[in-house]
Amino acid sequence: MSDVPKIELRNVCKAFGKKVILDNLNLSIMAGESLVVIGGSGTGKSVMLKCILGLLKPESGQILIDGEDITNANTHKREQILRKTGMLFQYAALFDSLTVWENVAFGLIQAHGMNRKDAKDIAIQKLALVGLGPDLAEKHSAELSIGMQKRVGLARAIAADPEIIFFDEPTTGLDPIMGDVIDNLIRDCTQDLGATTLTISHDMESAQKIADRIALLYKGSVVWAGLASEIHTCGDPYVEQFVHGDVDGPIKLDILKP
Ligand SMILES: Nc1ncnc2c1ncn2[C@@H]1O[C@H](COP(=O)(O)OP(=O)(O)OP(=O)(O)O)[C@@H](O)[C@H]1O
Repeated sequence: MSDVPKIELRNVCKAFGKKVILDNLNLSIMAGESLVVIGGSGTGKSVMLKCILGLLKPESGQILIDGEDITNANTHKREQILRKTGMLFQYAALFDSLTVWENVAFGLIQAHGMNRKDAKDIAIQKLALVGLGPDLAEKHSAELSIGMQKRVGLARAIAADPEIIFFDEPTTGLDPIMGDVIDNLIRDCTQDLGATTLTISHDMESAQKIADRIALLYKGSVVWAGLASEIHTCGDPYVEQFVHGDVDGPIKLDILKP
């Protein structure tokens, strides 16, 4: 197995004006690994993901995919990289005007240039993997429950058999049972593909189900990273505070006292 990380962030810094959001962030994810980045609101999780996706540009540091520095990649290079990736957005982000299968097949047709018939066949296979039958394929996404929309979003994320999948808060807005169903689907689908996954989440239970490793982000840096199985025994004060949701501890909330 290659020892080059699939995704690597080296000393990534990102600020908006004087406000530093990512502060020398270092993170590595090996091929086939599932890493979940947890952390409180405003700690920079989404900004980190946007930097990796090329939607934001870091002031300094490097972002590497398969050992290749993509920090300053041009549009053509970025499109090439994005073709290797899939993404499940926080609220599934389906197109209301398209049918379920067209949503799943969107990237296959638009980014991979596949014809509609082949793309539809693949979309129906991927829908089956997330437990949705072909009868649903012709419905519009607005007709589906939130849990079903998440499944469709997952089918879309895996449609092109990506090497890397990003999950943004995959269980937010779901009840605990549907959250569990989605966590299991994420684990099974990504393991079957052998994909490398990066998930951002607040949800500790979900993180433990889908992660091989967990990294805790605080003020734009990783303050702890380790195996998901170690999270309750590591004794790290940041982790303990986050896991137990304590107000007291090294993590300070940025709220003004009345
Ligand atoms: N485009 C932007 N311009 C200015 N500030 C921004 C911008 N995007 C994010 N921020 C700020 O960066 C900080 C980190 O935001 P980010 O969305 O990464 O947090 P997060 O960890 O994902 O939080 P949450 O879990 O609540 O989504 C916040 O203070 C946010 O206001």
